[in-house]
Amino acid sequence: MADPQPERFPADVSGADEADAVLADGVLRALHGVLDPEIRRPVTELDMISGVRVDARRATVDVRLTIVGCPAAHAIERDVRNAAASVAGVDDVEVRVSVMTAQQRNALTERLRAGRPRGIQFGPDSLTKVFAVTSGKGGVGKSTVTANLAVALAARGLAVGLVDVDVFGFSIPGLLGVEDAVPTRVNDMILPPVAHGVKAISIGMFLEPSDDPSPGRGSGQATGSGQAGKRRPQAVSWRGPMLHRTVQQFLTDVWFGDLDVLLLDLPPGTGDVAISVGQLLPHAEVLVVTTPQIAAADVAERSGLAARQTGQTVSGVIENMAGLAQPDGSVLDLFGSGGGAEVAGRLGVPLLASVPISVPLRVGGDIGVPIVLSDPADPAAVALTAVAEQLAGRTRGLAGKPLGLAVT
Ligand SMILES: Nc1ncnc2c1ncn2[C@@H]1O[C@H](COP(=O)(O)OP(=O)(O)OP(=O)(O)O)[C@@H](O)[C@H]1O
Repeated sequence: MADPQPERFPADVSGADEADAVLADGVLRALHGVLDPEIRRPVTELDMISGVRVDARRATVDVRLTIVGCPAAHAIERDVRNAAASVAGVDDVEVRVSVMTAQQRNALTERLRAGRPRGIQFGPDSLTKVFAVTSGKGGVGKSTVTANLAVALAARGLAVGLVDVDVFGFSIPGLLGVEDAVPTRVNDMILPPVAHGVKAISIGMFLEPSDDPSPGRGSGQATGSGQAGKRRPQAVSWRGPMLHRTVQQFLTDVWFGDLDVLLLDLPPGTGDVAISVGQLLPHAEVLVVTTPQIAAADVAERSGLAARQTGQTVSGVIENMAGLAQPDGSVLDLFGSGGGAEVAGRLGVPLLASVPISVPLRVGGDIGVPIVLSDPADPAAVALTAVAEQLAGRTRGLAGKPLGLAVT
C-alpha cells in the first residue's frame, strides 16, 4: 500500500472580476518560479502561498513562512513581490506574511521526507554519490580541496551537499563565506545554509555566537542564514560517542533533499570521526589528499588503509601544494615532489590531480570564495575543476544498486 500523502494546504486564488481572476492565475504561475532559498523548491510546492487575490489590478499575496523569525523571510518576501509585479496587467502588489501552523509545518516536513522514515539519508540504496575527503596529516589543504570540489560540482548544475565533520578543525563555513550562518530548524529538521550553490553544514554553525558585533568574513552569499555577529573560534573537545552522535545527526536530521553528490570533509588521520563515517556510510568513496613530500606518504597511506578497513573504497589521491610557478618560469618544489604518485601507487589507485601552490587559492579561501569561482583560470583552479569533472562523470549511476525488485 502506498504511504498516505501528507495533507496539502493549497492557495486560495481569486479576482474581483473575470479579468482580475485571470491576473490572479498569472500571479500564481509566476510564483511557481520563486524558490525557497534554503529548501530550493518553489514556494508554491511548499504550501507557502496561502492566497492570491487581485482587486482592480492590485495583487495581494499571502505568504506563510515555515517558522517565526525565518531568516529567509526577507528574501522570500522580495522574490514573491517581484514575481507578482512581473505579471503584465498587475499595477501594485501587497505581500502579507504569516507563519505556518504546527499542522502545516508537520505536513511540510513529512512531504520533504517523501515518506522515508527518519534515518541516514545516504544509505547504500541512495543514488547520491558520497565522497569522503581525508588526509594523513593536518594542514595539507584537505578542506580547501573539498570546498573547491563542492563548488565546482555545483557550478556544473549538480545538487551538492557538504558535511564538515572535521569537528576539531572545522573550516568549511569560512571557506564558503558563511561563517556566521545559523541553520534554520523546522520541527526536527535542520535546513543547511546554501553557499555558492552548495548545501553545507558544519559544527561551526552550531556554536554560540559571541557578542562581538564586527562583521564576519565572507561574501554574505549564504541564503536563509541568520546573521548574529562574528563567531570567535571555540574549541570542541569531545570524546568518541559525542562525535559519533554529531556525525549521525548531520546525516539524519539535516535535510539535504535529493542530492547528486555528498562530500564529507573528514578530520586528518584515522580517529573516531573517520571510523563513524566508515560505519555510517560504508559505501562512501574516499579521496586522499596529500602533499608532494615523500616523508608524508606513510601517514597519508594509513588514512586510505583505515578507510578500507571499514569497507570503503579509496577512489584516488589528490596531491596538493605541488610546485609553485615562479615569475621567471621556473618551478619551486617547496614540499618536494612525487608524494602524490607515491601514495597513489602504494594504494593502487589513480593520482587524480596535482594542485600547485597558489596564492589566489589561499586568498579565495580567506575571503570565502573558492578559487574555482574567483579565479577559474589559475592553474590550481584548473586542476581542481578537472577533478570535479572526473567525479561528476561518476554520479547518478544505477549500476550496482539494488533495484528492490522481487521475483514472484
Ligand atoms: N594549493 C595551495 N596553495 C596555497 N595555499 C594552500 C593550498 N592549499 C591549501 N592552502 C592553504 O593551506 C592552509 C591549510 O589548508 P586547509 O585548512 O584546507 O588544510 P586541511 O588539510 O583541511 O587542514 P586540517 O585538516 O588540519 O583542518 C590554508 O591556509 C589554505 O589556504
